[in-house]
Amino acid sequence: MPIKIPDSLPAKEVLSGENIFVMDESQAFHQDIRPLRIAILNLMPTKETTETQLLRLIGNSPLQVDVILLHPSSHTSKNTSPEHLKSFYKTFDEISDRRLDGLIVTGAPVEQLEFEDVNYWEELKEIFEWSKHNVTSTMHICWAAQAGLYHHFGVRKVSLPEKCFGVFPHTLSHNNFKLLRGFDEVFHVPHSRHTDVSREDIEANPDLQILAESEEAGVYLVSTHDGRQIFVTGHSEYDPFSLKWEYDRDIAKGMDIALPKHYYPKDDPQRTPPAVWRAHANLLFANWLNYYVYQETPYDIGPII
Ligand SMILES: CC(=O)SCCNC(=O)CCNC(=O)[C@H](O)C(C)(C)COP(=O)(O)OP(=O)(O)OC[C@H]1O[C@@H](n2cnc3c(N)ncnc32)[C@H](O)[C@@H]1OP(=O)(O)O
Ligand SMILES: N[C@@H](CCO)C(=O)O
Repeated sequence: MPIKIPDSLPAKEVLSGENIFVMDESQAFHQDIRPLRIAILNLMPTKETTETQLLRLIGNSPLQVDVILLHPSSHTSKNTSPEHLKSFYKTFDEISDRRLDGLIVTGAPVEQLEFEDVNYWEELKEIFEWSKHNVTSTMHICWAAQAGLYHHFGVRKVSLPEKCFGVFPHTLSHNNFKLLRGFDEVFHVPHSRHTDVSREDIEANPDLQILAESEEAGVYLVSTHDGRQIFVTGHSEYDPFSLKWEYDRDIAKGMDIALPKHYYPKDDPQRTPPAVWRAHANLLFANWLNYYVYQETPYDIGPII
């Protein structure tokens, strides 16, 4: 939340120069408060796990948030029961006449397919188009970041010689962007994907800017200049044991998979991996909710869902 201080207090200039959010009294006086309306389009097969991970991060905020869970109607889920979807989820056609303050589109284990071979691709394209005019800010995670960058900006998805798998150090590529407020100069994020986004295509596009990256894992955070579309190529929302679970699963399947990098102490899979990305994950979501959703969204966004 912003700090409200008198315009003439010397600290105001110092803090503003440090990219700290300071609100003047007249702006604060005019702020109306209502619950935010955030939808999560959950494309993960492990829907219940992902719900919990994202809600944990969205919930760590002083703002009241009404959460709407969405699943693609054009895909029949193998791993999530119809009862769960019926009880807790809506589909896009049920909400498309409403507006949202924020939308999160999750990852999906389909990055080795062509976008056009993903069976909900047409529906996702429709949602992406709709989000441009009906959502204040959309955060795209992992495969959704690849899909969103491709759909909106023609950025190519590229195959990696080996899976990008582990917890990698990242640094900031931008000094003065609100999404990065309070970030450490080096922070860690899990990645787990077989493909990457083309840095060349992003750099060639004047509408996009790279905000953070990793020497080993590549581009991590990308945004449009107004922050209405944010692309996150890693999984800051992952639990401490998500990578272990994926690794054990693949070993059990007999796959030739390398250990997740920088994860197990001394690379020993018998030892407990420490979660070193929680603070970053909480700050990323808090900054997104505050600066790109709450501070930007209009007070009146129409009838409740
Ligand atoms: C790059 C990223 O975004 S990473 C994020 C994705 N990571 C994860 O989902 C990790 C957890 N997932 C898993 O471990 C596995 O997908 C499992 C264990 C749940 C299932 O694996 P398998 O049994 O080998 O594959 P299965 O045939 O069930 O398909 C898995 C999923 O792939 C997706 N999928 C596969 N083919 C298609 C397709 N043509 N179109 C759309 N989705 C597809 C679906 O989401 C499907 O699960 P769902 O129907 O429950 O949504
Ligand atoms: N995170 C995924 C890889 C991307 O599909 C997994 O290992 O299940």
